[in-house]
Amino acid sequence: MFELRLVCPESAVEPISDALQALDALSVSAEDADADTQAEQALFGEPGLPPPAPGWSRTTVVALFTQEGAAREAAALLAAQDFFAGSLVQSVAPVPEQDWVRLTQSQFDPVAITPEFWIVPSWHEVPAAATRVIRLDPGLAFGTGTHPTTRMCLRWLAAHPPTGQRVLDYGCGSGILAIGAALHGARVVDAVDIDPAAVQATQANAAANGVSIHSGLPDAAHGLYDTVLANILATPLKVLAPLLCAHVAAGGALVLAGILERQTEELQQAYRPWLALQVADAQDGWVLMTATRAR
Ligand SMILES: C[S@@+](CC[C@H](N)C(=O)[O-])C[C@H]1O[C@@H](n2cnc3c(N)ncnc32)[C@H](O)[C@@H]1O
Repeated sequence: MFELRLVCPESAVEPISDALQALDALSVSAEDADADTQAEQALFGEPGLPPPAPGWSRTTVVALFTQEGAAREAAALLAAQDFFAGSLVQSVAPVPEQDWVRLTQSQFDPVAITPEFWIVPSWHEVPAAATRVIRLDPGLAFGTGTHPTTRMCLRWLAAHPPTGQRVLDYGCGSGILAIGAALHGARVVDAVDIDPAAVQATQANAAANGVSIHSGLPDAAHGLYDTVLANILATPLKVLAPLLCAHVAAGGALVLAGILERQTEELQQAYRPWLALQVADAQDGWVLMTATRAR
């Protein structure tokens, strides 16, 4: 594993991060370069990098690559871009495998959804209070339970256990919601995603949790479901409105996440021809919206 480290003005973080992802970085993270005195001292006087002007904060961007050549190529390509002006590549260096594993693991602690319902990475002991546990390790697919949108969906499932139900997880990522539904007694769980890697991750994670889930590409969703969960983003959720609503059985529930507070009304409007969405939960600027189909 190789780490490309650069420092840039805050305004360049987004285009640089987007470019690094397009250049196949495994991960991209950003931190305030001037929050750390050592970093400040190390950078001071470095050629090519002006000292920060008042009110102009610098950011350290760190990208991980599997190959050194890819990291160096990304550095060279970035340096040729207009948006890279005022930025500086600091280093391309190997990351010791041990440290990388520890670093990744240290970022994923057990997450409590309710006092009894937890998400616990495989390298952690299960907390004594946990009686219902999803074992999940960070992988390529989204959904480790650390994001508020995922947590709100799981909280909703714990409060409305789908015992004996047919459940659809639309946009399953790691399969975390599908597994949560199965652990809360769902009879049938279908989990679909446009990303084949997510479909595979869901299969593997379901097996690791000892639950049965049918995962596939979106056309694997068929018929009516008592609960339809979709944690995607507002724009695809609006496009998917007729399709998702068509899958909700009489008396069934639609549960949507990935919606920012300010997008509440546009979602209500998009779903109004079929179902009346209401805000059911909110966390860190995100909302959970739900609707029930009349019997
Ligand atoms: C934010 S992740 C949610 C993952 C997981 N369900 C959770 O709650 O943590 C959204 C997932 O939806 C998938 N997705 C995005 N657009 C989609 C679409 N039009 N149809 C199906 N899946 C989609 C993405 O590939 C991604 O895995």
